[in-house]
Amino acid sequence: MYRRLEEKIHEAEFLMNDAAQRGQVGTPGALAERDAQVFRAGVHLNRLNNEFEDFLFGRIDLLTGKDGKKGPDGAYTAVEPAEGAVREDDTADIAETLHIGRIGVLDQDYAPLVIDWRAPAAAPFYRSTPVDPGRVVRRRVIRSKGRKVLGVEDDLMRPELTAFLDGQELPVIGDGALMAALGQARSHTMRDIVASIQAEQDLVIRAPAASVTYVEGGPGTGKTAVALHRAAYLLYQDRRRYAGGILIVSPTPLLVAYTEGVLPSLGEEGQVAIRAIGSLVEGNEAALYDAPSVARAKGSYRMLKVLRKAARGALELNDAPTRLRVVAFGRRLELEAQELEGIRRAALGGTAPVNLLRPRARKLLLDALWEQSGSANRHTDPELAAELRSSFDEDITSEDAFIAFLDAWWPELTPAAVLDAMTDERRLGRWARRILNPGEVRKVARSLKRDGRSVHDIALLDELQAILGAPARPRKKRELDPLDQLTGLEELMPVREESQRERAERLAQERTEYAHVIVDEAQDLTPMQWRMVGRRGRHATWTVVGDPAQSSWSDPDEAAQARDEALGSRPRRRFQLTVNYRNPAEIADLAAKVLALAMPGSESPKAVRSTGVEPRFSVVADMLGETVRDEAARLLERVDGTVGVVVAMQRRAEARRWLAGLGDRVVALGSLEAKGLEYDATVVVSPAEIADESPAGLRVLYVALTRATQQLTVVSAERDEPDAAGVPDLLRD
Ligand SMILES: Nc1ncnc2c1ncn2[C@@H]1O[C@H](COP(=O)(O)OP(=O)(O)OP(=O)(O)O)[C@@H](O)[C@H]1O
Repeated sequence: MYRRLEEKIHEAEFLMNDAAQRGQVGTPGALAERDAQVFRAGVHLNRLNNEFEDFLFGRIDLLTGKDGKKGPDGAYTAVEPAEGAVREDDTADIAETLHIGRIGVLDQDYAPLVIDWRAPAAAPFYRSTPVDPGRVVRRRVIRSKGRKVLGVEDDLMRPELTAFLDGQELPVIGDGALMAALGQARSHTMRDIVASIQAEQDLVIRAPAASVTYVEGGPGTGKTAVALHRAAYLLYQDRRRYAGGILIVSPTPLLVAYTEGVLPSLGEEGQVAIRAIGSLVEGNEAALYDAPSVARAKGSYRMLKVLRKAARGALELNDAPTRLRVVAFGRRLELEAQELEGIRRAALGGTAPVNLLRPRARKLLLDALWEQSGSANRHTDPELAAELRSSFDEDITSEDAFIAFLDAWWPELTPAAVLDAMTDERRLGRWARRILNPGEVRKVARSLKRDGRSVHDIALLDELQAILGAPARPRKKRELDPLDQLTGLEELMPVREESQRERAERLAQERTEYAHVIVDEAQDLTPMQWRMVGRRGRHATWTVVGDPAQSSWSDPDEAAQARDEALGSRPRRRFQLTVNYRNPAEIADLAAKVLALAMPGSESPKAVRSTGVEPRFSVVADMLGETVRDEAARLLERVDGTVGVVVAMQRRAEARRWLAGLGDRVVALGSLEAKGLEYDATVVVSPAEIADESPAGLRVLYVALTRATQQLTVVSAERDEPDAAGVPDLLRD
């Protein structure tokens, strides 16, 4: 396979060189062709080079299939073995061996050498289980680095069989791939799971892209991993439709950074936009978190009404003029405050976007002036009357005073300007009367006054954009260069090749709607955020993954309603993931106690492994910071990978100071920032403080307790009321 890959790389390099030479023949046609060729070859080369590491990871040995037919990828299509494939004495011959890799490779005769993991022929690699083995006898996972095989892990799907390959008995090596993968140390970036996707996960990844695929599962069940692999699968299935058209919405920039590398490792570079919920509006990257009570107000549906009022109210700011004076047909005409107010009200009736109502307001102003001028009755002939009217309008609208008045009286509003207007508490109070209570008004106004936007502000900006509408812009005139008119001279200008990343960014910027939207940690979206995400997928198919038990949003019913509105009446296909691949049983059992308090009656996912290491409980002796630092240092010695220290949001900055100098394997996180992330070991600081911080605090604590793959330490302060063994009240039986 590596020999074949080298040939492919040479081919791609040859194409690049050839194209570069062709470029020296300067006809525009040859140049355009060169650009296209360089682009294609570049993508190909980049991809092959990327894939070289750990390229081939799987192998299945199969019995003869039932129908003996081969599919388009050269593999037998039947899932079930043929009659007689297994002999009476439980022996059988292997009829076919398939190798599975990150992308497909064909040999010189176009026969499959390696099958793409997403191809139908690869499905048995993931779907086969000892309960329902199909044709698979042995599934092998190969771990390699470069060209060196590091290890091989076999799973026998038909352990009762003695199978022969070319007359030799099939050997079995290792304890299975899954356990090997789960035991590995974690780094600050997520790894793909292609080599060990489990059957229930595979069903989701390969679900048809129709309408809405809805996935629920507890912490560590692989929801994020499945969402990412599904994006790669959809691209493989229908590249034309999905290339550049998939959006993954992630709760935090930290989770974006953590997951970003997975798609390239699956052979998909630059085709999927992964965005944090606070970065969905172009030009904004929200870094602030609002206090829970502010977030609750800003995220709720109630805000929609406030914004609608604010968008209309903001027209009257900045000393809007209260009188209009013009001269028409040699007469002075004047509209007073009260009349102007009436005209504004009439223009604003209905729900059309405010910026688009300006022409209507202008028309109403002219009507009023016309009426005042008394010219309406001058002619009985309708044609003459119309002519008179149009010259009257022209007279006025070309007058500087009128133009200046209109700009001040009906300014073009931007979302940011309206949010700024909302920083005035009295004004906001007017717009939010009987919608927000006075306490909320004060806090929201104050929070908007800070420098920088919060995550929740972004959904408000997006909503305002919809309420205001894009103002009609005069089209930018292209500067006319007479030389341009000749044959595409611009093609002769040196063009810098666009990198994959630049291409992805450009596509993302140009796009406001997507063909497929994947929402990760969907339980956390507020109603206002659902509206924002919904606008990006009005004609899309969807994959929604989440876990209600981990929701940090305080009003789940309201959010569910918003979600249903965003997804519309599209039918749902529901899936449930049931196995926890992250936490060992010892940690999962402890977290289950909080789950019972947070959502009585809901079930924890089953942990697949146990480490024998019980969670450790530590009580603050003197200084909280010192204890936490000591515990983090202790864990750093015990694990090879990362350590996460999870604290209440208000302690974030402080916690970073506590850990200064311990190195970059350890990080401090606020409870909300821990969403979706994982570490070899975690220190959870003061469960009571995390739980008390917001109305959804117990669910946030549940998230915090389920981040570790190996070890967990819980640090209790006084308010945790630890018992003699240091176990805090919230975590006792
Ligand atoms: N089939 C698998 N093979 C190997 N590792 C897996 C598999 N499925 C999940 N994992 C690993 O388990 C961990 C948890 O997966 P992931 O983060 O996708 O879970 P999640 O359901 O999104 O969790 P949470 O709800 O807590 O955010 C990851 O390290 C992931 O790589």
